[in-house]
Formats: sequence, C-alpha cells, structure tokens
Amino acid sequence: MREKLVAGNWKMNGGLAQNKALLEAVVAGMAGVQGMGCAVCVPYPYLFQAQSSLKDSAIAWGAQNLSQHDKGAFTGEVSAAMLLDFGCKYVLVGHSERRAIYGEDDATVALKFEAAQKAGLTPILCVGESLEERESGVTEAVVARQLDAVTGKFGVAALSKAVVAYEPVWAIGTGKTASPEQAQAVHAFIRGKIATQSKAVADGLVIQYGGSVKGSNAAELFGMPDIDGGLIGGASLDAQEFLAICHAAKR
Ligand SMILES: O=C(CO)COP(=O)(O)O
Repeated sequence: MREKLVAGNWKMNGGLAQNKALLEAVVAGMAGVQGMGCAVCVPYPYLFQAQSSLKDSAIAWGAQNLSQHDKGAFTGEVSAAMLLDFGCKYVLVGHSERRAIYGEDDATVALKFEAAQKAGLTPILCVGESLEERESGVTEAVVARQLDAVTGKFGVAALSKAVVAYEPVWAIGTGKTASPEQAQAVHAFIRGKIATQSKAVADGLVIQYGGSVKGSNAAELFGMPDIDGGLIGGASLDAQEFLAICHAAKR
C-alpha cells in the first residue's frame, strides 16, 4: 500500500525567524502522526536550519532544485552531494517555474533527476500542462513527454525510487485547483502509462497533486484512488493550513 506524502515547497519565501516559528509549529502539529510522510523543500540557505529543527522529528526536508553536475566551475549552482551534506531526503526536479522561468528543458530535467538519484536523494519529478496545452487537448501528450524524458533515458525502474508530482501549471498559485476528478484523470493516466512498462513500479509510485491545495480541499483530492498526497506551495507557509493538509493525508 502506498503511503501518502505531503511536501511543502516554500519557493523563494522565508527568513530565519519566520522559518523557526513555522518549523516549530509543524513539528508540534505532526507529533505522533503516523501513516503518511511529510516533508518541506526549503531555499538552500535554510537547509541547515531545516536540518537542525527537523532532525529529531519524522518530518523530512529537501531542496527545490539541484545542479546536474557533480562539481566544478558552475557559479551559483548546488550539487546533490551538497544537499546530502545537509541531510536532504528529497529534491524537486523540473518544477514548472524552473521549466518556464529558467528554461529547463526535458533533457536537463532528466540529467538533474539522474544526479539526484545517483547521490541517493529521492527526486520529486514535477510534470504538468499549461492552460493553453490543456485547452488544446494535449495534456496527456505533454505529461507523457515529460515522463518519457526520464524513463526513456534511465528505464522505468528509475521511478521506483522517485516521486512524481502532477502540477497543472494553470492551478499553481492561482487559487484555481483542478477538480478531484480532473486531477484523478491525469494521475490515472500517469499510473496507467507506467504500468504498461512495469505494473510493480506503477503500483508503488507515489503521485502527488500540486496546485492551490488548501486545508479545505485536500481531503477531497487525497480521497481519489491515484492521488497520493500533495506538493504544496503557498499553503505550506502557513503552519495551520499545512498541518490541515497533512492531517487530511492520514490513513
Ligand atoms: O507549485 C506548487 C508546489 O510546487 C503549487 O503552488 P501553490 O500551492 O501555491 O499553488
């Protein structure tokens, strides 16, 4: 049985004092909670703070991006090994903001996925269509292309140690959540597609939904058969909202 995973993506938000309060409240609110996974993906400068605050809790932490390279003359970049130095378990790869704003293409995302996995991190591979793509009926083709970029290069087994996050771009930060049925349809498509290559990998794959998840809509989304938790942006900055979402993922 898959365990649901709720991960916060703080994006470029936070500060030492604000993070301290948020992390303490999340640790307190998650004490004793079992049957689901919880993580926060914080900006690089706060990894040490996340590690110090969370190391004695069941909450994991991670980063929002990494370099595809191991080391060297790549000014401003951060390697997988550096993330491991700070105890990261997860790293986001291919978030739509990285794809759209920083021009990360499928090939680069695949290399980042590989760099994460080779180092022992669990990549959270983000996929999802834009509004224009949805309206022109190519949602499945877009998501398939984004998945194929990884499985075509590294084989379907690469997904046995990864998480996939389906984040329709039109639902990110817009307050416009995909309906549970809309999200479920794409999640089922993803799982079905992986199942044609390996049923075991498909059955075990955690597929998160992301895009305007809140305390008030989480339970409905997480109640769908192929939605295994969420990747949470804005609401992960508010302890009470984030905790409500985490609690909605409990078995
Ligand atoms: O991009 C997201 C998580 O990675 C979703 O962001 P919001 O929850 O703010 O819509």
